[in-house]
Amino acid sequence: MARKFFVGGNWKCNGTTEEVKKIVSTLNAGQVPSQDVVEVVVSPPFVFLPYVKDSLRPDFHVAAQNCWVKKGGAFTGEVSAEMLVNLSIPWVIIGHSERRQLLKESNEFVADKVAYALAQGLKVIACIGETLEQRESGSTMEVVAAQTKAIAEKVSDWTNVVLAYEPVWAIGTGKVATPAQAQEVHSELRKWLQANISAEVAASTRIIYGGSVAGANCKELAAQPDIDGFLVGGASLKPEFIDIIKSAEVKKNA
Ligand SMILES: O=C(CO)COP(=O)(O)O
Repeated sequence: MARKFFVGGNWKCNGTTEEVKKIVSTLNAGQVPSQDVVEVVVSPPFVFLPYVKDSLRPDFHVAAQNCWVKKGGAFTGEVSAEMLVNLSIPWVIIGHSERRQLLKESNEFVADKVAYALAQGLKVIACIGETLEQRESGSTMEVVAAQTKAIAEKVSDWTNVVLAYEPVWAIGTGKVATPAQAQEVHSELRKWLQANISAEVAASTRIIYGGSVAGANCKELAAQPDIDGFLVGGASLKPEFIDIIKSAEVKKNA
């Protein structure tokens, strides 16, 4: 099964009402390849989700940046998967490194969230990635395999999962992984999926890259055979996000 190029925009904890309006109108005016070529999903903070969902062009979709690990109830400050479903929010980002690091979300907790969100009918962008220290000590594959394994132990159907490889040292630093560095991890991850889940899941699961993706570096990254798209932070708030979406053409012409 061909893997459709996927571009996610993670707005993180950014934006005022005015800024969000401006970003949406820039996105709505952008000339991008058709939905057959690229799947575009933007992820504003929870409070802006209904507005963005309702005002965004119909070929782009929205994602929440997190959700609660199980059914809602007495969990102050949390937003449940059921609420996202109720609002027709199709996607959720789970296990972003900022949550793993700052909020101490463990591999198991992230995996429980992924499994619960999928069971409610959400599609999930599941994030994994190593720190600089882990990369320098040579444990990158061990770390990302453990993060993926925790998810694989709780998820049997990978149809609605996009795996986002985001090396922590490349996030928000301007220090992008080289195309070769990213390709190496993506290719190893695909081999891991093949060996530990199935050839079908390995061939069909999209593995996207995140970490300082920009208009200037996206084409070279997109040309790598195992890079199936991007999860973009800072640049997703700017008009250059349109250029990043357009890098899907690289794949089409490959
Ligand atoms: O964390 C990211 C996307 O989820 C990447 O952030 P930057 O693109 O700002 O490095």
